[in-house]
Amino acid sequence: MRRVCVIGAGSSGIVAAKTFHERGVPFDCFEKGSNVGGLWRYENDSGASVAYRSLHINTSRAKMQFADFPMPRDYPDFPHHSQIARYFDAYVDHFGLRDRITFRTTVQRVEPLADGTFRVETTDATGRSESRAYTDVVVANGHHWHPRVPTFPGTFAGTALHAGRYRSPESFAGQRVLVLGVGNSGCDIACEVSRVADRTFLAMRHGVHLIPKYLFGRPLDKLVSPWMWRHLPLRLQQFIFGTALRVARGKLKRFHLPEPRHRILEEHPTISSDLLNLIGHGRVTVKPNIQEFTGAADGREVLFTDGTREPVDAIVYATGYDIRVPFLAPEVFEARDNEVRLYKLVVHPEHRGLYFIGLVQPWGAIMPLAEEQSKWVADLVEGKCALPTRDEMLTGIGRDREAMRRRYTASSRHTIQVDFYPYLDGLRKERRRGARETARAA
Ligand SMILES: NC(=O)C1=CN([C@@H]2O[C@H](COP(=O)(O)OP(=O)(O)OC[C@H]3O[C@@H](n4cnc5c(N)ncnc54)[C@H](OP(=O)(O)O)[C@@H]3O)[C@@H](O)[C@H]2O)C=CC1
Ligand SMILES: CCCCCC(C)=O
Repeated sequence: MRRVCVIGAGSSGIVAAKTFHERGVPFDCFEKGSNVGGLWRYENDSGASVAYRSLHINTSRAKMQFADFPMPRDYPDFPHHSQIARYFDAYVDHFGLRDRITFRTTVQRVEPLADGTFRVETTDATGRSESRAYTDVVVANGHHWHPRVPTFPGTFAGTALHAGRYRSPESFAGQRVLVLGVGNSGCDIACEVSRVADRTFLAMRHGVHLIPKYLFGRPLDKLVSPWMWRHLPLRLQQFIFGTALRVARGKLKRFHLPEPRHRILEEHPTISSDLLNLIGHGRVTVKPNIQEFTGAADGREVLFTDGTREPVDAIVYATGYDIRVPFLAPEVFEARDNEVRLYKLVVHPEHRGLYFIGLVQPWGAIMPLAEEQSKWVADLVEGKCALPTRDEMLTGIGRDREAMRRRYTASSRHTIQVDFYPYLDGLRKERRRGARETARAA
């Protein structure tokens, strides 16, 4: 008899739990915090939310919702985090999942045993520990919570925080603020802070193809058709998208932004409709990377790689997140430099029964991908679908990693990158292949 442990009740954990629930597969779901929604629950008492007060998702409503539970029609194209958390609340209530989730319970350790099962140790809110046995474990603990903070020579005497701790701009009013990193957090935070700060600097170690939320009046992810993603050769996609962007937005150097050294679609998208305006208004000043903290200006001077210097009161490191699974021993799973070795970014090739949901970063939203991953994992747990051999999985992992390396710029933010539709299709194909193999063997 199989019994599954789902770890986490964020957007990925709840869709995994829902899939087991509707299939009648026995499972427990443990959530550290007192509610569902993970990152999308502002100030989540799990400590795992890095959402800032003004956060709106940058993938559109239609593309992020679960297939069998549409978002309310009165939601805007790009919902606020509070609306997204409400949607996840409604989802668990609609599918009768709330009672199936054990809240305020932290998974401390998952240990694979010699007989192929797993021992899972938990601690509840009263500090009481328990140990249970499971045939399968589904890890859905999120990958945007452990800050990645770079170091530079010298010491900075001002305020320094990672973007994951940033909530709102008030405390930066009248200050000189430096935001480092030109991902989505860096752009959002620099824009927001610049409205109250004395000066705002946005520093980056390379240029990005800054993409507006709307192109030609349509949310970007609704403009690019699934057919194009699936069937057009990459170079043609790059030509069409790059041309559309140049026409709609103009050249980046016009805004003192460095032109990227890579082609469009070769990086995780940085989406902002505000940044160019705020540079144009003189509210945000673009800088290259930090070189060192010189110690001048009462320990607040920053020397940049182009030789310019600025005294700043605060630095926000919007430098991304490390993938961490603290309840697995490093010999079971470790993401050094964010590299993961999972078949289709889901299945652990060495430990049968150990799965990861939502450990992907798409051009597009994670939720529908987590939904399809959950269906595949449920098929595997139910014995409806066979996996390739260990060696075949390792070969597949190597092949996918190599394709990702060729496609995306070298960065620890591009280790779990997928293209939404091709990845979705790949999961479906794998489910069909595994089901055929199971049927043949029966
Ligand atoms: N509105 C929304 O929906 C939002 C979504 N997000 C999502 O959350 C995830 C995390 O985004 P984010 O927090 O922006 O992190 P990212 O990892 O996406 O971006 C980090 C940025 O910091 C730079 N960086 C990292 N290390 C250094 C360093 N040592 N020196 C200089 N620069 C450095 C990276 O450059 P390099 O590329 O060279 O590594 C990159 O520009 C993404 O999936 C993003 O799309 C985030 C915010 C808002
Ligand atoms: C602040 C980080 C928000 C991350 C939102 C995603 C994962 O799309």
